[in-house]
Amino acid sequence: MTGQAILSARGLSRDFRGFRAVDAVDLDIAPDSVHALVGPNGAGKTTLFNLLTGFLRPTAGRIELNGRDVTGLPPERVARLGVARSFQITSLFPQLCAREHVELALQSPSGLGWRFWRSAKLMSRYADRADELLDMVGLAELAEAPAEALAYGRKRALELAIALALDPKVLLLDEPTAGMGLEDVDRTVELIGRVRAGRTVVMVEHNMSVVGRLADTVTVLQAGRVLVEGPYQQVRADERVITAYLGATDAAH
Ligand SMILES: Nc1ncnc2c1ncn2[C@@H]1O[C@H](COP(=O)(O)OP(=O)(O)OP(=O)(O)O)[C@@H](O)[C@H]1O
Repeated sequence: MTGQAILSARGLSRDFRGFRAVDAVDLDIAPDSVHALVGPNGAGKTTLFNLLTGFLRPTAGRIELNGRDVTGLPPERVARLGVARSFQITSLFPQLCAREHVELALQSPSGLGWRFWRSAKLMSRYADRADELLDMVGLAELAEAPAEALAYGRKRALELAIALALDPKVLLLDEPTAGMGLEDVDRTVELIGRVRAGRTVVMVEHNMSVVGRLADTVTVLQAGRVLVEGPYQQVRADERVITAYLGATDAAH
């Protein structure tokens, strides 16, 4: 199985002062799939995400990217190998416009850690690609808008454009629709449906409708362990999942 996976984990664990937040997780992410990580609050989803992207070092276990051991590599190395995660809004610069954010991401070899400001001439090299990416995420009209003027959903779209600037093979999205109204949720689902072409998407997502519409495979975590894994329809009908997470009402539909 590991041979077929683009990203895989074996026995992955992470302790926080004796508390095991991620507990011997085995995971295989199939290439070109959308793979959702779900589970109740505190299940270990974010910790697992941080482990897979190098933001946290595992206490035990192994992570492979395309069969290569990447366990313990720092985030910028993992990013350079083709694994990018969407940035959180807090990392946007309020006064820089949308295009400048994407230009900065394009000129940074890892996409992480903003480098010093390059000359305007050099940056303009990236303007065309930046505009393409902004167009892809529906921000073409807002390229000149300062980040602080963007509505919440548009900020999240900008984060996605920044992550896409790396042209990652594996794109990790942390709750891409969190805090969004219905219209933005629909827009984001449509957007993820488009950007998944030619790449693998791993997402932590609480909204089961979003998971159902996008995910090929769903892994349910509970108390740091994999509870169930499979296609959405199968997972949502699983008694263990209903008990742990979905709730009887949702399962009845
Ligand atoms: N830096 C940390 N120090 C101590 N405990 C932590 C740390 N990070 C996470 N934890 C604990 O590990 C467990 C898993 O947390 P994690 O954030 O990974 O869960 P989650 O599934 O992402 O939850 P949520 O859906 O609420 O975001 C929780 O009990 C949390 O309190």
